[in-house]
Amino acid sequence: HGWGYGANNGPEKWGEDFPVANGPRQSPINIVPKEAQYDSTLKSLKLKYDPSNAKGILNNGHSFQVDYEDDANSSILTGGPISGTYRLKQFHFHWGASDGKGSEHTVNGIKFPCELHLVHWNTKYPSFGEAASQPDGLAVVGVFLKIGAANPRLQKVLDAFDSIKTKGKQTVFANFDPKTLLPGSLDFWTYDGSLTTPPLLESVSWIVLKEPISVSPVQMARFRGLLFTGEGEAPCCMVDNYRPPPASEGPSGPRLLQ
Ligand SMILES: Cc1c(Cl)c([N+](=O)[O-])nn1CC(=O)Nc1ccc(S(N)(=O)=O)cc1
Ligand SMILES: [Zn+2]
Repeated sequence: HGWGYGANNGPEKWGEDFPVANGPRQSPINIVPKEAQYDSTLKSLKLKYDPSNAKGILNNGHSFQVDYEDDANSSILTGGPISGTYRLKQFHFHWGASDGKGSEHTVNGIKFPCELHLVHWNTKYPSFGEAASQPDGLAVVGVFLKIGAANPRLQKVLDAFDSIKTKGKQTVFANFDPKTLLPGSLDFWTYDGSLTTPPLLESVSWIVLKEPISVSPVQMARFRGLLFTGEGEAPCCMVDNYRPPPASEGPSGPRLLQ
C-alpha cells in the first residue's frame, strides 16, 4: 500500500510515512507574481541538451518519465538561480482528470491542466541519489501547459503512450531534445522547495517558467488514457497525479528573474 493520489494514499496522507511533508520548504506553492521579489543578481537560464542522451520512456505508476543518460555533462542546466552545473536526469508531467486542474504550481490560484518537470542534479555530488538528499542537490524546471492549439512538440511523447499504458511498462525513446518543449521566453520565478511526491526531499531549486506552452484538449485526453495500474489489475486512469499547493500561503514567496 504505497503512496499514490487516491483517497487513502494521496497527498493528505503522505505525512504519515514522510513527515517532511510538513517541512519548511515544501512544493508546490501558489505563485503570486505581484509578491515576487525582483532579483537583478539572477542570471538568465542556460539549457544545453543533447537529444542522443534520451534513453527510454517509462510508466512508473505515478506519471510517465523520459530518462536521460547522465554520466557526462552533455545535457545540462546552468545560470538562473543556480551555481555550477546540473545534469538532466528525466522529465515527466502532472495532469488533471479535466482541463480545469492538473498543475502543481498555481499562479494567483489558477490551476493549469498540466505541468512539465525537467529534473536536474548538481554535479558537485557523485550521483542523482546523493544529490537528492542535499539542499542544493536538485534543480527542476517547471513549465505550465495551457489549453490551446495542438502542440506538435508533444507528438513523439504521445505516440509512445500505447507502449507504456500500464505501470512498469517502458520502451526505448531515442533522439529527443527536451528543449523543443520549452516556450519562447525562459523568464522564470524561482524558490527553494522540495520534490512534490514522496520522499518529498527538500533539495530542489525550483525554476518555474512564466510562459506556458500549449496543449489541445485531444492531446490532454491522451494523457488520461494512461493507467496508474499494472497489466491485469482493475484499470485506474492516470489522472489528478498532482500535489496541490498548501491552502495558506507560505512564509516567503518566489523571487523573480530580472
Ligand atoms: C528520490 C529518488 C532518488 Cl534518490 C532516485 N534515484 O534514482 O536515486 N530516484 N528517485 C525518485 C525521484 O527522482 N523522484 C522524484 C519525485 C518528484 C519529482 S518532482 N515532481 O519533479 O518534484 C522529481 C523526482
Ligand atoms: Zn514533477
